[in-house]
Amino acid sequence: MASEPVNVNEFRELARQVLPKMFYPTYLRALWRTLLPDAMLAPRLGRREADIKNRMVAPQLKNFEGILSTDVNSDEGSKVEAFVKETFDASLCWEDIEWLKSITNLPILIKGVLTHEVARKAVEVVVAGIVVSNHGGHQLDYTPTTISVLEEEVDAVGGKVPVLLDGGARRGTDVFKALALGAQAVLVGRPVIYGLAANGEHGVRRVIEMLKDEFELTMALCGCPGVMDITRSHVRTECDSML
Ligand SMILES: Cc1cc2nc3c(=O)[nH]c(=O)nc-3n(C[C@H](O)[C@H](O)[C@H](O)COP(=O)(O)O)c2cc1C
Repeated sequence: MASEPVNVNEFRELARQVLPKMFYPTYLRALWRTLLPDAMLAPRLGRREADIKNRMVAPQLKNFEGILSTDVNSDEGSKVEAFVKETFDASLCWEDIEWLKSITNLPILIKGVLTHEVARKAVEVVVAGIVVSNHGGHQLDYTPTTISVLEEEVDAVGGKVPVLLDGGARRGTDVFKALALGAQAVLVGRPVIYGLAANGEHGVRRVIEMLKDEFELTMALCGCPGVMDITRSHVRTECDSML
């Protein structure tokens, strides 16, 4: 019998098993963690020195129970890094979007977009939206701040898909600024984790309430009765002052 090369492809196998079982409220988190962003746009993990120093352990994720274990054989450094080395598939490419579409009806967002070229490509392959993100600045020093490239991405997609933004949004004013520059929504990562660490579920609720209250106050002070009233003229950027 001719021997077939055995290609154990963690990403595809994982997606095949996990995606069909997912329902709407959990899809975003799962996509963040498993599929497009790190796999496609960042096929390797950045050098996260704090993780190395603290010997960070990758959490066991409920979604992957019985499918994937994050246990790795590594005595030193970051176990997250060791886990990523074992499981990330650097061969992922744009063609995989088509394949993803074929195994799920969930909306697919491309996260980690920082250039107009990638934003345009995302529109070309017809995804449900893009997330302008630098992965919270974890991956690589000197990536641009997301707010500074937001307009470039908004212009590049030309209204064809929604543009979301994350990274460094800490106040309702940050959310307001992003919406004024064309984002449809703003996502937060660490603030809710800090709230969780400080006071569990209540802490998370409090963080979201604070952001909402600050955002509403900003809208009122800028004379915006509704979200649709927030416009580009409500903010001034460095580029504006050069004109
Ligand atoms: C503990 C932690 C784990 C993260 N893991 C991932 C990940 O696996 N993939 C990814 O694309 N982004 C990951 N991120 C980045 C977030 O998805 C998000 O882009 C970032 O936290 C947003 O910035 P903010 O924390 O300043 O709000 C992670 C962030 C944190 C804090």
